[in-house]
Amino acid sequence: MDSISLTLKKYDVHTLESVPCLYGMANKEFNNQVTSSSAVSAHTVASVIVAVVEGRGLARGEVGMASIDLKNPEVILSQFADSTTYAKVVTKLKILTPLEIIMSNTACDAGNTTKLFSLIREHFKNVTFTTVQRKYFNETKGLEYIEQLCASEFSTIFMEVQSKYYCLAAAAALLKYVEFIQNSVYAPKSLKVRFQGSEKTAMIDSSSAQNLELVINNRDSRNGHTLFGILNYTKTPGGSRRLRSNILEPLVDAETINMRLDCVQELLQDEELFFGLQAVISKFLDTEQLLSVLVQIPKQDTVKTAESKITNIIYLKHTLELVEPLKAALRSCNTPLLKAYCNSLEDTRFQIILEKITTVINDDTRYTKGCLSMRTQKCYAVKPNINEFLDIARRTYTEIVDDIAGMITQLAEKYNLPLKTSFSSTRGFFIQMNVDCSTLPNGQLPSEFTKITKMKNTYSFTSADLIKMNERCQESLREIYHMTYLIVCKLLNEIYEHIHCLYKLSDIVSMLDMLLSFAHACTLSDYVRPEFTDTLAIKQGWHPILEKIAMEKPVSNNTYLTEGKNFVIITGPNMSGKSTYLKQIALCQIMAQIGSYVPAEYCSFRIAKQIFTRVGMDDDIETNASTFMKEMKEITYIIQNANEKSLIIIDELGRGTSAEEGIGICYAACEYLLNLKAFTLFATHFLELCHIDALYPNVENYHFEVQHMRSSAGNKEKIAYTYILSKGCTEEKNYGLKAAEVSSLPLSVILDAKEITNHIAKQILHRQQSTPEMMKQRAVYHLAMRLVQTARNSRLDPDSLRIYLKGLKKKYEASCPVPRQNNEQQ
Ligand SMILES: Nc1ncnc2c1ncn2[C@@H]1O[C@H](COP(=O)(O)OP(=O)(O)OP(=O)(O)O)[C@@H](O)[C@H]1O
Repeated sequence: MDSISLTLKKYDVHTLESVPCLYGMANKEFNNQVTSSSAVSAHTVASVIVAVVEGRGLARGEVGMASIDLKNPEVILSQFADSTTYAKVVTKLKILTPLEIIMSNTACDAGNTTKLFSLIREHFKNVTFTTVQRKYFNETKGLEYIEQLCASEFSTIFMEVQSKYYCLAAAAALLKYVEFIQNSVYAPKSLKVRFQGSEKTAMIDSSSAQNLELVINNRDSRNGHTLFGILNYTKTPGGSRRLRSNILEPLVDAETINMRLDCVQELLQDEELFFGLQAVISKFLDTEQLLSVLVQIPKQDTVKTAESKITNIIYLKHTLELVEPLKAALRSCNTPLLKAYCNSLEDTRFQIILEKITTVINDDTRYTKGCLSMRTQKCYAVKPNINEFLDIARRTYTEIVDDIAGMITQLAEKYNLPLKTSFSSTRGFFIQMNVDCSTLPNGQLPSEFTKITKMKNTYSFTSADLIKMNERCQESLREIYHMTYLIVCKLLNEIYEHIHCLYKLSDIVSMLDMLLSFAHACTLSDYVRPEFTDTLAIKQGWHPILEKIAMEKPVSNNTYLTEGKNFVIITGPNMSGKSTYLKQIALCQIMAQIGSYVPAEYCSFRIAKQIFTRVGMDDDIETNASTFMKEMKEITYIIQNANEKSLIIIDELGRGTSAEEGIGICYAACEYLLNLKAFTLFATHFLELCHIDALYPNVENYHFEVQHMRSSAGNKEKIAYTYILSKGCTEEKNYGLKAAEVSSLPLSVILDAKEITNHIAKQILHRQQSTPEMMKQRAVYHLAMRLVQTARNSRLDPDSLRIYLKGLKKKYEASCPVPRQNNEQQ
């Protein structure tokens, strides 16, 4: 691949040592019966390579993507038309968390970069970027590649992608590149290829995913205070990867979600099924990773690749031996999905492969803890009498190992020291002694011992003879691995044609792992099964992450949005719980749409096709955007993309600019969104917005209640937060100052602030009352408000009331664009 501008780095999936995340992870999982945190880290190590290409000329904006996970032999293709902000590309890439992105060199020709190229670079600063010549983005080659490599059971993909030139072009560049850097080729008909349209999943843009802390906590990337963290009780890396991708792209098909929920319900009701399944699932290794190595044929044979293939065959045997126990655990289940999984496991290919393996591999060969015992397993994996030279080499190896043990025993007797034989993958065999050196003659070890290291009271060392014996041991091991490898390769050739049933198995295992994880989360907190209707109704819902952080159940609240009341304005003092409540609703919606139970007493959701949020007000230093510009970008994105199937969460829009302009922006944004049938929750400090309910019958006002208490000294008033949501707009005034009082702001600054606030308020009041124009405007406004009240009381027909009020509003706006001082208007 001559013209690839290479920074050649090899993501070695053939070797065990160089990529600890690949096999090391799996080993650890297996050995330690896997903790959820280890499963988390399984996906945090990036291993996805993505090729991106954009159409040219009239097709600009049409983007094709192809990705492959080095730990999972699945090629995902997608093609879509994107907006000028390329929000879809960025979101998709953020979900994939790539290790490397490949683009055409024409995207950055002679310093002229395309907008897509610049944007991707800007968003993915820590990701390796590689440009390849445009000719490698060749759709014909892409189709050829897919025809050649796609496993027959996924061949319906041809129908889907035949005319999707950009994703095919991206696939061509991707597969050529991956084979090149991996120094291997994919076995024919070995890959799973999938087209991922956006219609089957809900869209959550990357900044919403961040705002909601779905998989990354904004403050601390290590802790589990994310939605992923609270739901992740998975036992396998595949399960944890599946959970993560589901959270970022929830389902939109109620039938599929309900099928998952049926499973969770059955797991919760049948303890035996739950524990039985969990016990089997936790024994699985990273099946996708296993497949990934199995389908790659190294271009060069090295000791490492040989060793890796032997390990793989042991893993494969182990995995297939778990199929029967898994079937047995599922046999008694009743829900359609679990039954379907059980039937899928009836696939005869599992047995065929296992039988073929056991003709060559010893029955008692299995993965064991510790590198020496695993080395022994690999050494004796192949049955005796298959290759007599192998048998001889193994005898030699055993003799050397025995000699080493004997030599160390002799040394122990000679020096009268408690010497032990130890082994590590880096040192080979070495000697260890657990004794304080000061008790030795002269306080020193005998001069025969070299390379001495000390850890607490444990000495590790070797000797010249031991080094030589280690070399002999290595030599015979190399021979053994080489001969075993040849036998294993022959075996693999025989089983390749059946290997695709492993795709099915890895799918089943990861799905069961995720469903078990949901059930596990339910047992720790009182979640409830969601329903799917046209209404968003949550009875006594609470924030699932806050529950985990606070270690006690947060105050719960109700939520109710329907087509006729689809816009909720939430007000309340600082710290009263607005942001928490908004995020809680979005999190509950996502939990429901991935098939999880939800933290509430009862809940019903309208399936959301997109979830948008505008939360927080941090400057984005990376992209050099000010608070205000960031707000504007986010709200523009929502306005451009929201529709009647969206859930929109907006928290404190317009805080990045002056109050008047902020109110103006909020008002205009609300009016725009009010014309959509989306479910919108809008938290604000601009109390002027509360009056919008007079003009739009679909608006409902809610506020967070606070209580006022006198301090023990009796001279200071304190706010007590109830976190209880009630109907109507907040009555609280100057709560910013009250919040400042409880902060550590110096008293003198607070007193100054109070004085200045009073002064400004008086000035505004004076100005408003003094000019005739202002007095007129105020009179019109008061009249409007009174009319609204009268109309409401007399139960006028809502439509004619609305038309009448709109006219009135226009009149009012013409004379006074924005009501200035809320307190006055009230
Ligand atoms: N329902 C609840 N139950 C218990 N504690 C809560 C609840 N809601 C919020 N809190 C606590 O109150 C704190 C402040 O809440 P939150 O940030 O949601 O307030 P806010 O009204 O959005 O404030 P601001 O207007 O200043 O942004 C949270 O960090 C949380 O610890």
